Amino acid sequence: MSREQQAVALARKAFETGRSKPLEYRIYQLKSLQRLFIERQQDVSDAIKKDLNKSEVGTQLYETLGLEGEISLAIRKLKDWAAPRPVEKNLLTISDTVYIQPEPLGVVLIIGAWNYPWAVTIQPLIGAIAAGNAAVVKPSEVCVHTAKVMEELLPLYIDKELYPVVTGGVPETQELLRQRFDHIFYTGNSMVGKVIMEAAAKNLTPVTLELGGKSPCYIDKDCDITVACRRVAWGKYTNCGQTCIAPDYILCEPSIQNRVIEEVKKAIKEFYTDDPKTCPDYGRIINQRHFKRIMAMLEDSTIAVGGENDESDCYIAPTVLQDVKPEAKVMQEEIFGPLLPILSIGSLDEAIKFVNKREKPLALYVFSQDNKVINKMRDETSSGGLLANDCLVHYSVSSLPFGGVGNSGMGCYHGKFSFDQLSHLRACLIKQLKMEGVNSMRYPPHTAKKLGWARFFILKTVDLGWLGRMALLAIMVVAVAVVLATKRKDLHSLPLRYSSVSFKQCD
Ligand SMILES: NC(=O)c1ccc[n+]([C@@H]2O[C@H](COP(=O)([O-])OP(=O)(O)OC[C@H]3O[C@@H](n4cnc5c(N)ncnc54)[C@H](O)[C@@H]3O)[C@@H](O)[C@H]2O)c1
Ligand SMILES: CC(C)=CCC/C(C)=C/CC/C(C)=C/C=O
Repeated sequence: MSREQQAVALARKAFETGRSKPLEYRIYQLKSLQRLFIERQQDVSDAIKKDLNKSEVGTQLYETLGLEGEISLAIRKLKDWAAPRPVEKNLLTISDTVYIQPEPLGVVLIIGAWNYPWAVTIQPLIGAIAAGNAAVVKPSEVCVHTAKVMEELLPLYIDKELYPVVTGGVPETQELLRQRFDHIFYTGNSMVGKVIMEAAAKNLTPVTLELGGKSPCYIDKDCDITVACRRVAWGKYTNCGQTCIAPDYILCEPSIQNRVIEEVKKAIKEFYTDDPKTCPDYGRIINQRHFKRIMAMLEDSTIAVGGENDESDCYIAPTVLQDVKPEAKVMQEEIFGPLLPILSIGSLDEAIKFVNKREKPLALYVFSQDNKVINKMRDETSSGGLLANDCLVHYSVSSLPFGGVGNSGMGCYHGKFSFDQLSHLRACLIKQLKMEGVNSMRYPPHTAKKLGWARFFILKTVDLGWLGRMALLAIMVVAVAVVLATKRKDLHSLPLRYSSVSFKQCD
């Protein structure tokens, strides 16, 4: 048995004991995970510093703070999330108990990416634990130090059989993918996303794919360009551009291009000093392969700001590219580095066309003072998320679903969405063995009259007040009487249980 097979088998066996299901146990595990981020913050930060040159404060701000928030939320809300969810009923089921019961899926495989190695690996794990699953955690091998620390620390805090960590690269991940899971949660690039989905299809395993792509940023000429550019510069150069939702490129009218360049330049200086290379808040490209990939994108574009680089240190300065053509190298794939191309666009309509001609992005940014511009961009495009007048921060709102659409991914998570994504929402209808007369309308022999009653009972969903419900009760009694009369059943034993459910008009 391979190490990967063993981990999956162990997780499955632990899941089958049922111990991941009681809410107390889930909360206990979440609290232990919470402790990891309090007690071992230094180990977490030190490893990320070595992997990505992230500062200690940066690691807390962009990775662990969000995780702490998500854990606290899950602990606070778990009872509500896991409770049966009563649903609206039609007349036919008015006396039944109808609800959704979330239940664990089983064993989840979580495959993390390297750019925010804790955030994108542990956040799905929080959802998996909260939803009562077992989970095999596969951190990205690209963050060598972080993967090691995760492998060491997680078993010290949470149930190591239910939530084993498997480290390794492509062969190890592929071996994992040959195992059977009940859900696969993958974060990474779209090409590998397809590999994951293909492997999952063999067992009809559902997948969540948190992918990337080019997230456009439209800057309207009628907006506060200074503020817009500060926010865009923050969104772009945080983690050296290696953020899934970083604004990939700017679309703006030619008349404001020079101001945009000047304001981004000012923001770079303000955030990272005159020498970003020595600034503790400016990161590094993850490795030389990515360094070369990003540098190659510069070949056919004009540098307006930055461009300095040092391969031995994986350093690329915050860079702005001007008058970039749609055919330029930098526009052919997600940049995932600190290059900010500016493309001239004639109008908002043209910007919308530009966005719509390409794959659906993970995030779409629009900067404008005018709500009409924002609403038009929202209504005439599609993307995982839409953010007006800021960058990245939608990621930190637990009540918003985070995820892509089309090429940028499928499924979503954060907060309750993580819980739901990793639960089966089981449809439950609990009927009594009474009131058999009402069912006559659906039993053969079928007649037009019975169909008429069925239409009424199934389609009539009106929002009734108290009086309406009384009237409805009366109608039901009459209906039952009529149906029973044709089927000569005894009416006296009918206990019409009354439910206070509300109805919506649907016909
Ligand atoms: N939507 C999101 O939340 C989100 C978050 C972070 C990153 N991303 C996207 O991820 C991409 C960057 O990550 P990456 O893909 O370079 O990360 P990566 O290289 O760390 O790969 C991600 C995971 O896939 C595994 N993997 C790689 N190649 C594989 C293969 N051939 N078969 C099976 N498994 C394989 C790796 O072991 C790793 O665990 C960017 O496109 C970025 O936008 C998306
Ligand atoms: C600190 C605030 C307000 C927001 C955090 C924004 C941020 C940089 C999120 C990172 C998101 C993430 C894990 C992206 C994946 O690539």
